[in-house]
Amino acid sequence: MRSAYRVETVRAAERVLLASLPEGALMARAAAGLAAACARLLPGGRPRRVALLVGSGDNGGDALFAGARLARRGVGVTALLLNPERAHPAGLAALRAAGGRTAGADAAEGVLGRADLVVDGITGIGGRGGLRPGAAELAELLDRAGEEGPPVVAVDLPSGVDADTGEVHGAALRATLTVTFGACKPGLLVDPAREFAGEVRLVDIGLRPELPAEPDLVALEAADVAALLPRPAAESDKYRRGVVGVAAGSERYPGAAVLAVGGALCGGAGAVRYAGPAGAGVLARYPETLVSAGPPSRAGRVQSWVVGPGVGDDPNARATVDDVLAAEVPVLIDADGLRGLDPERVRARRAATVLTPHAGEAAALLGGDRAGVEASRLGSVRKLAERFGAVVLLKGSTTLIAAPGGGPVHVNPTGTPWLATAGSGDVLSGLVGSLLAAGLAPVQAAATGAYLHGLAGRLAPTPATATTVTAALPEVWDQLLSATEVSSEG
Ligand SMILES: NC(=O)C1=CN([C@@H]2O[C@H](COP(=O)(O)OP(=O)(O)OC[C@H]3O[C@@H](n4cnc5c(N)ncnc54)[C@H](OP(=O)(O)O)[C@@H]3O)[C@@H](O)[C@H]2O)[C@@H](O)CC1
Ligand SMILES: [K+]
Repeated sequence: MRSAYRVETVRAAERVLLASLPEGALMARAAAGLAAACARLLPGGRPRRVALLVGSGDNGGDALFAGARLARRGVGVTALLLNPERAHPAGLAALRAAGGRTAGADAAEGVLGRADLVVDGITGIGGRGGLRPGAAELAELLDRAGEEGPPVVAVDLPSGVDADTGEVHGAALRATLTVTFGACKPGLLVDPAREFAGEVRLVDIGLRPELPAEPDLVALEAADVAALLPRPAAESDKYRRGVVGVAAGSERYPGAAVLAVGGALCGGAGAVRYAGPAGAGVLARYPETLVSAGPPSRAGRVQSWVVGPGVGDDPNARATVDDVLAAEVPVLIDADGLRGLDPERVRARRAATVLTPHAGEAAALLGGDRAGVEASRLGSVRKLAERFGAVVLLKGSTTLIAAPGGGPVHVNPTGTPWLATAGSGDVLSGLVGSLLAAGLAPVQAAATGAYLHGLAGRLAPTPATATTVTAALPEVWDQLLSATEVSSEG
């Protein structure tokens, strides 16, 4: 499991560690890891030039000490000092002693134009708000160079992004690689900041033992998901494996029923019941489905319900959602089912509820606009979870999952833009509902479903469609299960 910690937590852990180490030792560890990562990106066989962008805090200090290490290896290093009087004194002395040069920000165009690599040490975890004008100009200069420009290695964080929330207010540096120290920060895993970070590499500076057991953000890895996947036991029957009910589709949108049932058949439940007006289409595609045309409460026993995809917005749809909400089993509500959803109605349920909005649906539930949700994904998903007393899976460029009452937010690491395709969300809702029926806890079901769905999106032939994503799901299971068999044998 990958973990990320907020700045406050990182600073508290750093204080404990700093007290037990000689002065400068922690920064030396950070600079050594940073210099090694930079050296790997430099071309061989000719004089190499590195430009350091140096702010007035310890982030700039890291850049200066790493620059000194590179200069000692024969690299031509020039530090652009944004605020010469306030640059880290010991770092500056180390760079100069190693033969590195310094220049003011007015020399930026020439220095950056000649650089093979740029090291962004303007701000790290001490940065507040969007970059100030001098720093913003450097970001714009590099943005203008675009692909033609040198690679940028961000020190700890790309300067200008919010470490805790992933929000970006104004200009920020766009990095090829971010070398982060001690612990990953939430902003490095959540859009829009994640996009500025490029590849993220964690350098161990000895902080781990001082960090609390519960991170602020977590991302499942393949082994975690494989361990969570429900497997049938020898004595299993369909009820013990779980039966998932799907109340989806309408005369107008019959395809949503087929896709949600398809997802549900690939989520590990022993059987799928379908209740609604699109039964004929569902049976034609998936004859193993148990189909009924009446309300969900008359469909027979289930261990979870999925409601909403393609149910439309007529009064029948509302009645279907209400009928499902009255069930005493976990319920997943998606798409049309989310429209006008009453928070009190959801909060009053005794069994778990999972909501799976995209940014537009989340904005409607919060009474805001879509752009606001996209700019503040972490805050939005937490707010929704509290308001509805439900687990919320916020779909999008980085899918996030939050539970009411706090605890770590999950970020899904397997997403791909190819999943932004019609009907893909219907497949996800069936899949997560099925994992709920199989007995996974709601957050685990949502995080596991998002992970499987993302991998299937990557595995499906390009361009992925909801149908090919569904078809790729069994192979995703195979890959995950066989990888864990190998590792448990080895
Ligand atoms: N602690 C440790 O043990 C270790 C820490 N380490 C390293 O230290 C980093 C944290 O250092 P830090 O606390 O000095 O803050 P930092 O990120 O340099 O920024 C503060 C400076 O930025 C400025 N500034 C603020 N906002 C700005 C903006 N929008 N636009 C422009 N400027 C802005 C602000 O200016 P001021 O407000 O003071 O005028 C101040 O000068 C951390 O990320 C890691 O790299 C590692 O070596 C491992 C050990
Ligand atoms: K930085």
